[in-house]
Amino acid sequence: MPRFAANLSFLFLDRPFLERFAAAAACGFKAVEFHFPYEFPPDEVAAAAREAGVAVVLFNFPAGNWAVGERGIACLPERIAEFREGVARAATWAESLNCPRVNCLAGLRPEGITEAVLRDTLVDNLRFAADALAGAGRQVLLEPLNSRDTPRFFVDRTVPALALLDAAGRSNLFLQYDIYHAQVMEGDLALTLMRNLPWVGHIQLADNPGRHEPGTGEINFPFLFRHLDAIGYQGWIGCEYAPSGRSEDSFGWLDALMRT
Ligand SMILES: O=C(O)[C@@H](O)C(=O)CO
Ligand SMILES: [Mg+2]
Repeated sequence: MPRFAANLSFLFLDRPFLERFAAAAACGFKAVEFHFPYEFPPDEVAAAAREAGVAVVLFNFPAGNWAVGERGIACLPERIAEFREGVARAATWAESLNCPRVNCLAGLRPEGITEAVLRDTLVDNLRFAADALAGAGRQVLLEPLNSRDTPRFFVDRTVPALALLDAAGRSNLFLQYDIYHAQVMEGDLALTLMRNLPWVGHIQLADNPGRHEPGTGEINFPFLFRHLDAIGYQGWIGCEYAPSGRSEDSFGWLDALMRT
């Protein structure tokens, strides 16, 4: 049976961020993940998780100005210093939260910079981040995002992401496999997961179309969960979906899974 974490950047949005930890615990979650904790002091975020009795299993490195459409800066040569300052910030929060992994978002492909420069910048930044977090035993993840929802995103498929991770050459670098993005871009979910399991550091889920909870779209999640057990996936699965109604009412798929 996979282990599921509530994504607090998608779920329980009807309450302030620091109250979402308790909301997730009240729905039975033992772990949470989120995009960016940086607007809150690390000790306040840690206290919210501790008081709710949930582990923090993932968050993202700072990813530029999200409000204006930036989706990561790791491939941008003119933002290397900013990315690396962000790695240090993330390391501080990861220490306070005892979080074992941090996700890197590559960024949007700008005009006028060659693929080779973007690629080399990202590989160097991945290597830097991995080295920065290795001492604490933490993983750095690279997540492909689908380029239908995020046009020009630099890493939108599994195979190129794995090539970048391999080029960076660090044992604490892993793939963040988001089932929703993978379904949009390439499908073939079960075989891709089986063939690349050693690279998979974290999984996230949402159904397609709509990015809602399992059971609202085309993906056969009961089969996928059995498949993940069969191939020996031991990590977490982040519930990173926009609930079709209230968050609390969106876990019927999980209740059904627990009854099998
Ligand atoms: O899939 C996503 O959108 C998230 O995992 C993320 O971190 C970027 O928004
Ligand atoms: Mg994701």
